[in-house]
Amino acid sequence: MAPSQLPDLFDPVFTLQDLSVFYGDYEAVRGVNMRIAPQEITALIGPSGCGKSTVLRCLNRMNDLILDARVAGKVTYYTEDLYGESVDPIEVRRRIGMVFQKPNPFPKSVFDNIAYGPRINGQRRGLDEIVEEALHRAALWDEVKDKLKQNALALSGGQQQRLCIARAIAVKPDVILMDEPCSALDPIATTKIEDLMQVLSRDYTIVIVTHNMQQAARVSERTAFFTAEVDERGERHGRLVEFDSTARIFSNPADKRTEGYITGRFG
Ligand SMILES: Nc1ncnc2c1ncn2[C@@H]1O[C@H](COP(=O)(O)OP(=O)(O)OP(=O)(O)O)[C@@H](O)[C@H]1O
Repeated sequence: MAPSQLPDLFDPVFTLQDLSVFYGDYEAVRGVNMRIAPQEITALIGPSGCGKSTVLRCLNRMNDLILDARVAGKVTYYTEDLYGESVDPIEVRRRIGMVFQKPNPFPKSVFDNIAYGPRINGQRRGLDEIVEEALHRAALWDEVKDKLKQNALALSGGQQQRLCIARAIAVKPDVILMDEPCSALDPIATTKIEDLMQVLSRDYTIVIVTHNMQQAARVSERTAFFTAEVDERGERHGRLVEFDSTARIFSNPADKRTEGYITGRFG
């Protein structure tokens, strides 16, 4: 999509205002402002340690689970303060699912992996349909329809990752966060996940952290480039340098640091 064809972000799913994240006294990410559009793929790229995963984890309060992590500034989900007192982090993580770098199916059957979330949510009926639909949506049904009772750990790495995507979908999320979902996969499995992401982005908002710039360029509509700035005391802080349409970031970035990174001259 050409830069000018991207819609303006009037109704973002997430609005990050002056977001900083601390681990103890260490400010890992400083002053991030950005808005994330619905039903698009937004990529977070940048050199190692610039805070991409930290920012991603703020979007479904996964950082709450890290001892010592503290978030400052504001994250708004539609119109709601995601860190507001009345917000239930468990419900947040149901609506905003996450897929990790390493496929992490439970050591259970394929069926029970997918049915796990709905069961926890009290669902007892219609599980067969839910499991089948989630597997269809994750482009895995044809490969596993005769293996629903088999242990999920017997699947290939790429199938396991699609199973994890199906597991995320089964609880009917609104957003899927992906933290380097293909880094443990071979090129064929990676292509399948990328194709799947494109299909899923018609129904879900997707935010992906990736080290692979070609992947960001292939799959995303918008790209955020982060870097780590070193302060006067020698401490590194993750900063958002530039956020724009992916077409512009990769063809005509506004900031020299972005250009240096995408042309491989730094990072
Ligand atoms: N649980 C943690 N406790 C303390 N410091 C952390 C923790 N997680 C991340 N950090 C630090 O925060 C900074 C940002 O890390 P983060 O993992 O978010 O960066 P990243 O850009 O995703 O890196 P990579 O591309 O290598 O995965 C780094 O300096 C890292 O060491």
